[in-house]
Amino acid sequence: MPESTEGKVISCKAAVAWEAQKPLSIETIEVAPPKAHEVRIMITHTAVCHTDWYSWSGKDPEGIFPSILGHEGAGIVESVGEGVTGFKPGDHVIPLFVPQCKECDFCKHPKTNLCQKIRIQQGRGYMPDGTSRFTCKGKELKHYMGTSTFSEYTVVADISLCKAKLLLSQINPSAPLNTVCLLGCGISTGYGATVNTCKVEQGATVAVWGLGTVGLSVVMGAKVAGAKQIVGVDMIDEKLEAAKAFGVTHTVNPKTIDLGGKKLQEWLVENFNGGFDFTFDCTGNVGAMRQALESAHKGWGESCIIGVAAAGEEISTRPFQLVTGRVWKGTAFGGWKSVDSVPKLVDEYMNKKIQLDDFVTHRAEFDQINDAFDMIHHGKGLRTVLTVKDPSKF
Ligand SMILES: NC(=O)C1=CN([C@@H]2O[C@H](COP(=O)(O)OP(=O)(O)OC[C@H]3O[C@@H](n4cnc5c(N)ncnc54)[C@H](O)[C@@H]3O)[C@@H](O)[C@H]2O)C=CC1
Ligand SMILES: N[C@@H](CCC(=O)N[C@@H](CSC=O)C(=O)NCC(=O)O)C(=O)O
Ligand SMILES: [Zn+2]
Ligand SMILES: [Zn+2]
Repeated sequence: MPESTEGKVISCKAAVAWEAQKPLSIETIEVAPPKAHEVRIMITHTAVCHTDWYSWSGKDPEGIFPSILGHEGAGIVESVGEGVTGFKPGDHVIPLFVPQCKECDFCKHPKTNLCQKIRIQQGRGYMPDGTSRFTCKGKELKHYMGTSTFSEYTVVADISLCKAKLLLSQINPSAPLNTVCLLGCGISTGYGATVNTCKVEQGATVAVWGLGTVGLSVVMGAKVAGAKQIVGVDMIDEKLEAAKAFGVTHTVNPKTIDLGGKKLQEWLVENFNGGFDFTFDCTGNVGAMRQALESAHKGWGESCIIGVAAAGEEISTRPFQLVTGRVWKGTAFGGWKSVDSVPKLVDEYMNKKIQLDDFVTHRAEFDQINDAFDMIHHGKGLRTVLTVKDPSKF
């Protein structure tokens, strides 16, 4: 039985982002005990989302350095701060970059999941009280997205956490942390965009720009909803090929297809019956966002922006596109009210309504994190799940 660490500073390994575009460095850091309404977690697994790469690239106004990135993780509660009632040491949990306090105007509003209770301090890289729990070599490290999963131990607000266990079954209460970590971001986001944000209907036509994890989760959601046609758009042929197994019915590579001198959106509208009921941008490229909007069907088509564009980028279209009935919208974390919803998504995975396993194209050890960053940047595979701290080893 390991000695209790409750109330003590923990020294552990973390992948520190010292500055933008500099490879992450595995360092020994100190993690202070959780304060009131905070939870300290041993992270067992984390994946790398494109947004981690984006913040690391220096193009994110909220990318602060030095910091500990990571927001698609899962782990086991090590200790809890004063006033925490919902969690206890040993609980299997998923950190949530969108919290749910259940008290703020946003939490009470049925049309949004964007809890604002701790948003300002989260964006500054701090815990809700405006301080950090991380230090390294005498320097303060910033938190990231309220989660910082690229560390063997992290501290999160108790409203930024949910249990990773089945709600309904008594037989197998524990879901595999090395897979449900993915529900911390990409898959929940893409799936939720179809279920919550756009409410894709049976028989709908759908087109998706960007066939990474987020885009393929949109495809998965569109398929679950009973969409009759799902067109996948990506510049990488391997992505287009792999997308067929997720339910894409047609593929388009804008780089190689003969558009006959037309813009991609004009070509799609002409060749796909006037355009689509729903289109989704999962690229972060503002040109693709415009193509997606202008490929939505005149009169009723809805286009949803999911991708995160770099600071300074702006979207544009002719207002006439909206005057003539297209709707432009966006989604954060797929519209899920996080604490209430993510455990239900764990259930949907365990009950095989949604799948996570095929999104894990690579597994690796924590110290290979820079390779995982290279892979997401170069469009290789989908998610790399890193084992951060293996609970079977102690
Ligand atoms: N709104 C939200 O809550 C969330 C947003 N995101 C954002 O969603 C986007 C996708 O994330 P991931 O799936 O993790 O990334 P990813 O890198 O795995 O996938 C992006 C895909 O887009 C393709 N692509 C890039 N430019 C393109 C273009 N002009 N046309 C067609 N395809 C293009 C790439 O080849 C790649 O296959 C990122 O911008 C990420 O920051 C991610 C998670 C949550
Ligand atoms: N900080 C960035 C914006 C980053 C962003 O758009 N984040 C998404 C989630 S992306 C996850 O992988 C989001 O949900 N944002 C909501 C929020 O409140 O941050 C910038 O300023 O450009
Ligand atoms: Zn709230
Ligand atoms: Zn993400």
